[in-house]
Amino acid sequence: MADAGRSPTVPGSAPTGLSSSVAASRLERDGRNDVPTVRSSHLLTTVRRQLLDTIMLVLLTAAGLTALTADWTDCAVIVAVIVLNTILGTVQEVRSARSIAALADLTAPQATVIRDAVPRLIPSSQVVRGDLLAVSGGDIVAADATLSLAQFLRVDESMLTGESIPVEKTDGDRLAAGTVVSTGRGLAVVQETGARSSIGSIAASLSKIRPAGTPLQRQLATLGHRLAVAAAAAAVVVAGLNLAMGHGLETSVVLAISLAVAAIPESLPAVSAIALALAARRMAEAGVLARHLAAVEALGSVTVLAVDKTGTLTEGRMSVSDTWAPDISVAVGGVDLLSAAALCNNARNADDPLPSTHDDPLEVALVDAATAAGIDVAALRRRWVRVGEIPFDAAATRMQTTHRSGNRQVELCKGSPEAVLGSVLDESDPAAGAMAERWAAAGSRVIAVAGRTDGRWHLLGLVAITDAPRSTARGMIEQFRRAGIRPVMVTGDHQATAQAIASAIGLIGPGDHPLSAAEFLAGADGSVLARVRPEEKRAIVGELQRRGQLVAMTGDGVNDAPALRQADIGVAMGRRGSEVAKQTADLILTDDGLPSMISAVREGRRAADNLRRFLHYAVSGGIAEIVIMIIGPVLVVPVPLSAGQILWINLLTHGLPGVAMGSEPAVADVLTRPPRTPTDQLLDRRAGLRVALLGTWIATVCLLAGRIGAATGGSAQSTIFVALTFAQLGVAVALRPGRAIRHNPLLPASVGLNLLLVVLAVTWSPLLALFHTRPLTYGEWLLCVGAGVLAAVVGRRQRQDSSAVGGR
Ligand SMILES: Nc1ncnc2c1ncn2[C@@H]1O[C@H](COP(=O)(O)OP(=O)(O)OP(=O)(O)O)[C@@H](O)[C@H]1O
Repeated sequence: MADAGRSPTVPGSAPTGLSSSVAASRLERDGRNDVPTVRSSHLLTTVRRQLLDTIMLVLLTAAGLTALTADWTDCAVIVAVIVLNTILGTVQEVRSARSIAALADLTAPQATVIRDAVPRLIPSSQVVRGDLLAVSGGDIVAADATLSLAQFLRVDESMLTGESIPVEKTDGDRLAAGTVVSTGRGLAVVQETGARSSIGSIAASLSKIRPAGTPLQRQLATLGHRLAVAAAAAAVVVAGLNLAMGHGLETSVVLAISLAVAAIPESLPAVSAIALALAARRMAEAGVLARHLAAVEALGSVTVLAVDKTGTLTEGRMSVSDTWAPDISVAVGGVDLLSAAALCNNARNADDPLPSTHDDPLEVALVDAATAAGIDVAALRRRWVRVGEIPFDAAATRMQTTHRSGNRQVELCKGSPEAVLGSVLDESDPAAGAMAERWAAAGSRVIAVAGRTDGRWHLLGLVAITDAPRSTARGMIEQFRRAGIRPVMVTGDHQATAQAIASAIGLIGPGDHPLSAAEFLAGADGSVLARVRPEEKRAIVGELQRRGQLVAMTGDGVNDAPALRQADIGVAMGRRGSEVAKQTADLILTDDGLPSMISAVREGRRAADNLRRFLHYAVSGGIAEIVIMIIGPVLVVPVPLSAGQILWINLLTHGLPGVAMGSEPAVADVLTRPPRTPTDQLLDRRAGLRVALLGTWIATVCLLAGRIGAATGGSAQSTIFVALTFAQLGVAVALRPGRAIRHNPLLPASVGLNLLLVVLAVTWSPLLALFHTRPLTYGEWLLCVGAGVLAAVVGRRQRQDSSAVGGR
């Protein structure tokens, strides 16, 4: 393997990094820094897949049969249906694949590189050999690289080695692509990218292992199979019936096949993929990036939203509001409170050689306070060189550093008052404890700072840090509650701080107290959990799930990854979130704020509603066709519909209106009703009965129209053909949610087009021959319109019961 740092062809180790032009030419030469994945399939492959679909194979058989018996008109209709179905299917598949690919690009990992002497955040896929990679806590190493500078760097290599304790890395050590930086910072020269790096073995281990398809899609598949069996059984009955009536084998078989094809809602998978992909796109516009479609759908069923505090419920802009020292002049080895807070601190100062990808806002606030107090932080850090660090540990809630100036050495520690006053200091300091309590009760985050020179720790003082609640937080909490989603705050902060913030935003009442993780895990219930250690977050999510909740959880740090993975929907913050959190999450909030989450919930529920509505429509239509073909021959006319007519109705009513129904606007109560239980059946007994009722009703009115038509000298078959199309399109319009038509012009447009096509089928002579139809009399037209209206009326009534048809 070439050493990119030294090789004359890859001279990238200069501190200024590569120039943009060199980087561009290397990207061109070496290719993108990602593992070649199965790219979106070729158009021809998609077409072939469509044609090899079972339903298509059945149709091809029917076409073959009609050709064999020289039944050219039916053959032509079947071929037309095959062609049109393939085009529709391909277009839908390509469209949803495109939206998914666009989302994948938006949520792709990013890396910081030094280019043209400035740090730049770029997509990891554009990192090239010789790039100077800057890494810090929470980053995923973008490529195999050699460290040229490391500051207290620890890397979690468990995905490579299985070893869960982070490994310390120093100058000259190798960093493997895909491993995760736990703490510290470093600069490294990229050696290998793309498939030549170790990324390939790792990409998979980072993300959730997700079952193929979303839960709803899997339910749809099961339902689809059941319907197919039912349709096949009905087809056998129809074939038998026709044979018994002496219609000949070929006619009976083709009729049966057409019925089976029409009765199975074969466009369901396509409609569901489109509905979810559209929802994902609209969510992205609202600032919520879904990393896979299952998340879009699951969002609609979320019952608990576990949120962290800082930056999510609060502004995330910290500032020091107060300081307290036990004695005004206290200093350890010459280092006082604010100097210590700036030294025992990893936020950058003005002349820091190492860029940091994520400065902790708390540490930035401390550096700012020191600067405001007249301390030259850069000079201070040069004078007191850091020689050791025990990085901030969220479980211990403190960090510690060792500094040397000439022959003097000082150890500094900062952290939560409990950690510093309680376990670092040898003696407790009641005055400090009382002060910390007072500040925390007022909603501040309190940091205690201590120093040691002579083997004894001395308290240097306390710092109060404020971070105002977001102005939108209270409204958001109310909105989530209205939508049946319970917000729960899970924070590492002190109980008193958590309580103050939580009551300020209306999460808990004034008398309510936050729970500890242990209390919650032991069975207590509450909306605020405080002093939660990162490793407890995962258990808390698990406990909520055990209590039957579907949990969405926000997080941003390296330590949050296990909880994000455990949650049904892990939500990472786009700006403040670490790369690990983002790559583990299911959703990324680009603006770090919760308001966009509520729009996302709306989209998730809307997509699920639309699917249910389409299912109601498609299955009732299928039932109507079956009833007509079984009852019709006995009561009305020997062949109520020809094979071509059945297929044409199927194509007209399922194709474009199906896609249109997938993009209906959200119903009015979408955010004020409780979430749907994920285990809810798509078509439970009640909904199934309604669908059956609607289907039978459609069949009844159509057969009636045919019968009256025939009695008045018309053609029963042509009347049933037109009446059934009108009835199905009437139901499509009737099931629409009660919003203005302009919200989804696609539906009226597709219904209009279909009406035109069916009218042409009974008026235009070439189509008359093709569909074996006859022109209708005025009376018959009236009957057909009547059938359409009667079907729509029942459809509308069923829509009033929101649960059956995907909401009002
Ligand atoms: N950089 C730091 N150095 C020392 N102590 C810190 C630092 N950051 C936080 N602490 C202490 O550790 C405690 C827990 O902080 P942590 O950042 O782990 O909480 P969190 O769960 O991320 O909080 P939130 O829910 O508010 O985002 C804080 O209350 C504070 O006392």
